[in-house]
Amino acid sequence: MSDSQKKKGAKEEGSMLLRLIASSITIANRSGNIIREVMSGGNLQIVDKVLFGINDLQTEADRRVQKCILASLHHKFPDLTVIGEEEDTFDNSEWIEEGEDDEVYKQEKNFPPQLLSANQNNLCVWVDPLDGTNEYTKGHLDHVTVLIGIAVDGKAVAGIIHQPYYKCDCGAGNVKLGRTIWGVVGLGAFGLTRQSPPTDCRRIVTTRSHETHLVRMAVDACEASEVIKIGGAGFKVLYLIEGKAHAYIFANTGCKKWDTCAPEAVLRSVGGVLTDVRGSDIEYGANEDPPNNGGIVATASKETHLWYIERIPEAVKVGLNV
Ligand SMILES: Nc1ncnc2c1ncn2[C@@H]1O[C@H](COP(=O)(O)O)[C@@H](OP(=O)(O)O)[C@H]1O
Ligand SMILES: [Mg+2]
Ligand SMILES: [Mg+2]
Ligand SMILES: [Mg+2]
Repeated sequence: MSDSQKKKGAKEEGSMLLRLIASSITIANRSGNIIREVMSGGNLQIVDKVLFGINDLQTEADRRVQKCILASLHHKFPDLTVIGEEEDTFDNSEWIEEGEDDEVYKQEKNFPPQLLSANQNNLCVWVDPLDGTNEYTKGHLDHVTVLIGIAVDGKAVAGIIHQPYYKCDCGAGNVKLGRTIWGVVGLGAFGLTRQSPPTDCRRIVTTRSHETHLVRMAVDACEASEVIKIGGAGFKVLYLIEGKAHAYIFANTGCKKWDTCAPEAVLRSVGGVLTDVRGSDIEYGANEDPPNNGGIVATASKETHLWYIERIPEAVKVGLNV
């Protein structure tokens, strides 16, 4: 047996969660290539999913990336529950990505032991192939992320967030497009640096394309010195972790579990919190319904989260039925 075959065999016998994260990072990177290819091809083939809500668009990039992620995960983990935003199709062998990111295995000894023993019976993966579709169609490309969220026993514990249009400075005037962030609760986050927000202001980040009366009421009650309207749950959570905003407030139905599973896991891995507007945890088990009808309140620090929950008016909480 060759060295590479031995290495592959050892990985296949090892922790399913490690293999899943290592595979998902590589799949998310390939997804970023697909998103850039579709955009540069110039034909997004936009479909309005009018049945599900306002500004609920789907492009050829959403569809292709969903195929890539689901086919790749199904190929390696045939018994795993994977729930994606777009249609489910597994007959997409041309989209299978087989690679794994070795950096994940280097962290094995630091992983919480109870997560290393997770298997297909208690794991569930929530996939948003393209978060911020509305913004993608309007040229706000930096808002776009690919989200692969991993839940164990219904809790968001690991997340991969890929930003296809993030500009990485490679030195000597060279810029590389795209970065991938991953995090595991109890281990930490990789691919970005956590920064504290300024202490002399209160910046709230919220929806750009799904604003309603209840969203405005909730944001107003939090006495923001600045309201930042950007697309996607993934992009907004990165604003929190990188200290560009203090809280993410979304008091509306419309978000789904694939929007928040990866962002919540990455946020919790750095000590943050993401809940509904009542402060209740969002459940990500395989039998949960996709919609999150209770809205979102998220902060990068546990200490400030309750302050925002207490400020959301009761009328908003009742309006959302939580
Ligand atoms: N009313 C609504 N109808 C449909 N989708 C909604 C919605 N409100 C929020 N979402 C979805 O939640 C995600 C974050 O929304 P927002 O950018 O408004 O904060 C987006 O994910 P997608 O772009 O993956 O569909 C968006 O479509
Ligand atoms: Mg969508
Ligand atoms: Mg989304
Ligand atoms: Mg999406």
